[in-house]
Amino acid sequence: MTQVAIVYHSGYGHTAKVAEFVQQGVDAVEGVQSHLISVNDVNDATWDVLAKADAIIFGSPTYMGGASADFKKFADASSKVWFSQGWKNKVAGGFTNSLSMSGDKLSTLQYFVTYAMQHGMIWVGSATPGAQKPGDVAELNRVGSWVGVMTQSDNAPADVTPPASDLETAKIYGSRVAEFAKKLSA
Ligand SMILES: Cc1cc2nc3c(=O)[nH]c(=O)nc-3n(C[C@H](O)[C@H](O)[C@H](O)COP(=O)(O)O)c2cc1C
Repeated sequence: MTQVAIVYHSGYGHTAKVAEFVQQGVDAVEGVQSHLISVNDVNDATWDVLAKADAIIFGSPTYMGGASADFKKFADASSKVWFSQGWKNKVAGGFTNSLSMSGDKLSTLQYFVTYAMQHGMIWVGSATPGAQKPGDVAELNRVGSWVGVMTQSDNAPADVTPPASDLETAKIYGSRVAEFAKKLSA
């Protein structure tokens, strides 16, 4: 069975919610097993899950124009894996959530791409068409991101934001990454 891990950080629950929808998308692909891992729960067992994964999807809120310190701590810890190129040729993807529509989320996704390339991974972007009326909260990919998934949450609890359209965009992306992982691991 193809294995897809989603490893994320979330300080206040919004990115965690997006991660859950990415997982739903992964789970929608037959023959694929998902693993949802918070960077705050990483231990020997989760490093082992990551070692065996066919794909790893990275998620972080955008804090101060980049990935959060907690995510970066995880990334730096993965340098042990880098020494043996343990993630080489795994499929990679990423998502980020923040308060502003832009909020410099692209910096976070571009960091994920660089991070994945350092590990010799194969990056999969989002293929969801951009919103035709970006002001319409119901449209998929309303933030307009193709490098990976960008979602936007208001300054409100995670049970009401980000909106359903962003969560669906994340779910579609989870399926897309899982499909690639499945093809490559066949
Ligand atoms: C330390 C910190 C820095 C932030 N920096 C940004 C930023 O650069 N751009 C932005 O749009 N929002 C920024 N925000 C808002 C968060 O991205 C937003 O609250 C997001 O929902 C947090 O996700 P989380 O609930 O998964 O932690 C920042 C929030 C914090 C706490």
